[in-house]
Amino acid sequence: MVAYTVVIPAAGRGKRMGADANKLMLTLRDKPIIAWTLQTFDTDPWCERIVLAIRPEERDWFEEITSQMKTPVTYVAGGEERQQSVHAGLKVVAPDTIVMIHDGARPFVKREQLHQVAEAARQGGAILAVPVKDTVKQVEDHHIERTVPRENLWLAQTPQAFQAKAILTAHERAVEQQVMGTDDASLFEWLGESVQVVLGDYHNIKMTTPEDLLFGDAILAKEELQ
Ligand SMILES: Nc1ccn([C@@H]2O[C@H](COP(=O)(O)OP(=O)(O)OP(=O)(O)O)[C@@H](O)[C@H]2O)c(=O)n1
Ligand SMILES: C[C@](O)(CO)[C@H](O)COP(=O)(O)O
Repeated sequence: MVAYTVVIPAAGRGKRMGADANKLMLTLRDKPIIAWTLQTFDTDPWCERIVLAIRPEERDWFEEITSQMKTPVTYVAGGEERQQSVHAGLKVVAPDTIVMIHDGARPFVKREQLHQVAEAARQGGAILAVPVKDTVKQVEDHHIERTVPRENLWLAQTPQAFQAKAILTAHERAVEQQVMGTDDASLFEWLGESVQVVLGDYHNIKMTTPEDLLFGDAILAKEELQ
């Protein structure tokens, strides 16, 4: 096993959730989504530090949760885009460590998968992903242009883990060249770096739209049964 620091982007506005507040404040079984996510890292002895990118005006709310935790927490101000929030977090991570980047909106990641991704990151980049299950169509103006062969298509998740110095460099180059990616691995790939895929889990959903709250509740109910 390898020790790591986790950067958790948690400064979004949850527009697709339709919430009038940060969707990470919404509760699943009476506990905020972000509290479920933080709990996984706070109870992992290999997690050395949590870097939380938030909107400064929400700091008091987050501190209500993190003040109960034992893992050291560093706050940074998030940006208008997820990439900016992650970049702000990377700037405070020691360069010679393994950094895990994990969406605050993914509360169901399993610890053993965290460890697999951290281990894989010793050789370069590594992400959790799952194979596509549906047929994929490329669509233009509501018409199918083509069916995309899905044998090699995977859905990227988080965590995404890297040598901290290397992924910070990728973010800095992306700022210089005005390159935006929807995940961090895409910036690493853009630099021509290798990224390994670790098989994730279909439970590791990102709480994005209202029905994800139903799926999340069902996942927790199933875990309570185990
Ligand atoms: N400027 C942003 C945007 C997103 N995030 C975080 O990145 C994760 C994944 O982003 P997403 O699910 O897209 O969250 P939102 O941006 O809040 O959602 P939406 O696009 O629907 O507004 C979330 O934990 C979110 O809080 C962030 O830290 N800073
Ligand atoms: C990083 C990510 O979760 C990988 O699937 C996804 O790209 C985040 O996208 P979002 O639109 O910022 O939620």
